[in-house]
Amino acid sequence: MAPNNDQTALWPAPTAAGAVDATVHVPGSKSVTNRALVLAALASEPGWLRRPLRSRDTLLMAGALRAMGVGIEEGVGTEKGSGEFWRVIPSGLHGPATVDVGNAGTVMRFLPPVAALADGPIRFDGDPRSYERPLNGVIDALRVLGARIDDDGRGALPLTVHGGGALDGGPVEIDASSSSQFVSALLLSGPRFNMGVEVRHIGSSLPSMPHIRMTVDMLRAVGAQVDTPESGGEPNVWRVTPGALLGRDLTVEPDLSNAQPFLAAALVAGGKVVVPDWPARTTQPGDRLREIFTEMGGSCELTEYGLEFTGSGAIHGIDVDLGEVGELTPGIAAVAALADSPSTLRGVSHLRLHETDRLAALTKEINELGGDVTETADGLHIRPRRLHGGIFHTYEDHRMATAGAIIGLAVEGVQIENVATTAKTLPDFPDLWTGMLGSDGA
Ligand SMILES: O=C(O)C1=C[C@@H](OP(=O)(O)O)[C@@H](O)[C@H](O)C1
Ligand SMILES: C=C(OP(=O)(O)O)C(=O)O
Repeated sequence: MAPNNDQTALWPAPTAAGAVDATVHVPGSKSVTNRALVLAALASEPGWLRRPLRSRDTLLMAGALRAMGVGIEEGVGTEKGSGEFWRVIPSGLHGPATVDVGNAGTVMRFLPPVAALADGPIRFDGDPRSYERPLNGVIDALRVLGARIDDDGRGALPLTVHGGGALDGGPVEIDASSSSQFVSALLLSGPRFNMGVEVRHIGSSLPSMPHIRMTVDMLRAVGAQVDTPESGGEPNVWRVTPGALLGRDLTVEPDLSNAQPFLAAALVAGGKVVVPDWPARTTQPGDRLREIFTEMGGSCELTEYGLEFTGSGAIHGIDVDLGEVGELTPGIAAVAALADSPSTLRGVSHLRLHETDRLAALTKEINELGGDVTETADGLHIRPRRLHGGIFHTYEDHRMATAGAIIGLAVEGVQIENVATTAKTLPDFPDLWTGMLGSDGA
């Protein structure tokens, strides 16, 4: 599936005419949807996903699983508010097949272990950027666990996994300091390996721990037995016992990281944004926004209906380690550029290997609007300055586009290049954004 065609189109980011007052229904979580698809495909009985995210990353995941023989039927619930559902019908996994990963970290990392269980070769390819994103942790580990993989020796895409119908599994050491998705990938397919899997992270730091917790929670919810450091096991070791997985009926939570720009709008413009169905308990990293955006000047109330977030228009700088919640960095940087004091964002050197080098991209784009951002070894220093309009380039990175839109609320004349790149995880972004601001958007 090709990304959008016109990558140079400019979208005039609407400014906020006054305080916002909106309820924004945020579509489902990318991370939950793509884990749920993989687990349902590996189950021993059909399962349901309700309110799945329909975006480039999740459609690529569904397409890849279908190419390997999994049935995924789409429908719309008849009850009011029930929304879309996908019914996943597992089957034997078949090759030969070709998988387009686009630039989806979850697809490029979660599916090679699944492909190792198929009965033939599965070829993986993707966008040019996918060739640069690290995959060595998954490739090397799968080889140790018994898989045959042809790649060009760089530890990256493109590659072919020669599925042998089953995989030995067992213990493996990996360095997952460049992406937590290496750990999640091996755990998700682990119950289907003959000996299960024991993953030991031997690298320096491990980013995005909430996403690993999400993997563990979702595995347990479909009947897998998982031992973790938090459940009394060794530090940095996760163990999954072999066994059949159940087909479940799962309703996908709203994507809290994609709620970020809307909450940020209340911080920047003042006013109130309500996000219905914000879960009371969740492993999503976006839940940390309640604390981070409160420290930056807002206040929030979590009710049974959802999250009500209120801003006064005053924004304060923040000094924060975002290592656990790296995907929130672009949106926090955008808000920080509009604050009344400097910010230091730390613990996110691995963002240089995300959709784009996010530390370089944020520095360049905010500075080109008159800002004062410097890159550090593991993050950003942001000293707010009066910004002016200009083109905000997005590097085919959905979170760069939403970061630019946040700045555009307060700065006249910001034009977002290729806002359609938000389709990676939030295809409705421009409409949701102008809807939040009122029908004419300004
Ligand atoms: O497992 C997941 O769903 C994700 C894990 C994180 O990846 P990294 O650990 O590579 O940052 C996160 O940034 C990404 O958006 C989604
Ligand atoms: C890093 C991200 O995505 P991916 O799943 O492609 O790694 C992200 O969505 O911020």
